[in-house]
Amino acid sequence: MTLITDVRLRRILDSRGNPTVEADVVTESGGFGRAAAPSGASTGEYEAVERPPSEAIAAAREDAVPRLVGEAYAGNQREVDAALHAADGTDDFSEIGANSAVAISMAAAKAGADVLGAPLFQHLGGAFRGQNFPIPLGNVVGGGEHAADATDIQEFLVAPVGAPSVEDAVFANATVHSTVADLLEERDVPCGKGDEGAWAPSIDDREAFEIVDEAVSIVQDEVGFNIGFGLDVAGAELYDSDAGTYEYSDRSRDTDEQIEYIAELVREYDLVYVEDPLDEDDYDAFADLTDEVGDQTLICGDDLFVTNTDRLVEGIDRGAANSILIKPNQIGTLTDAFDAIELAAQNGYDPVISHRSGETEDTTIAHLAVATDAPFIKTGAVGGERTAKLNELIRIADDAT
Ligand SMILES: C=C(OP(=O)(O)O)C(=O)O
Ligand SMILES: [Mg+2]
Repeated sequence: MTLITDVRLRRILDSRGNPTVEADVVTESGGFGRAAAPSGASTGEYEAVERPPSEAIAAAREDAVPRLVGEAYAGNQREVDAALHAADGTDDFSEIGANSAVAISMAAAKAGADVLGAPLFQHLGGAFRGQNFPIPLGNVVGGGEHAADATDIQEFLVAPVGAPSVEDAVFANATVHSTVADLLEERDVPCGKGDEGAWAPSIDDREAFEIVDEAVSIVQDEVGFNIGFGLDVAGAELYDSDAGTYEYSDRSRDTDEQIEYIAELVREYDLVYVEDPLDEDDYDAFADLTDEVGDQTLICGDDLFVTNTDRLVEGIDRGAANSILIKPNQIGTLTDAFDAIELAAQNGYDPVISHRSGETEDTTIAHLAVATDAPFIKTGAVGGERTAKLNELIRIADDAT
């Protein structure tokens, strides 16, 4: 029933107005799945390769589609993803493009779920999933590679850890986002939004901490549950490898100073989550920071691990971080993403499922988070391509997908 009978690929727009790959997968019994690849801006050096969409589509049509149509079963995700790897023949999807690979992989999963008549999270995670929901990390202020003339730290994230439901959590994040706008207006700070819908004011990080901290405490009092605060430092983007320093607008920090700075921020703001505080090659520095504050907060590797089990094994061996960001397009297939999540969970690393700064209306990551019992999902706070995932979480909780 789930034998793949057709795979169609096309270019569609992403949220930045760039082209990206969309895939449709059809099965013998009429099952249908459609999915689209997201795209990063602050990409890790070790990510699978995203090819220009028209090239990725042409290569996938030539090499991957013949290995899927009439050959692979959409209900067997490992078989589909193995066919994608075999078609590509490299270890970084540089032939068919990780963008074609991930779109096909996710579309096949949806087609498999369609045939079964099951929600995607249940097809991926089994009958016992759907009771636990991830806490959404909402990006409310940002800069770095996601906005010009804004903060050095890429993302100031809200984490409604005490929310009684995913719906309450999603609305709390949106309320903090709008409260931040009120506080910026009171301070006469004009601003637009960055790529993920976070406010992108021309202020320094210190002022951003003050504002987000204030917004969080205002909303916390309003809603009556605990709201935490986190960061994606995107350390690799700040790091000057020649000088061995992290370059902020107002000063440089060497690696020891960077570790101390982040540890102080964790203590001062009681941060519940810190992503990529250090450079993507510096496992030792990640390990030192984890030693210092890993019992108080999540130290999450994004560019450090790039959803790659080999890099995660190295991190586990060296005690670097205690959490891994999971972005399916960093590694190219759902199977690879699942393997990274499983390895993480077996070793006490919390998996955090994530969007990219360039997104589409695709909702696969919402289902992936529920399917894998991930404690957090990072998928913005506002903006249609972000709310697509957040609203899908609300629908899953309402048994309405
Ligand atoms: C979502 C992120 O940004 P990008 O997609 O640009 O890598 C991130 O760095 O976590
Ligand atoms: Mg990141």
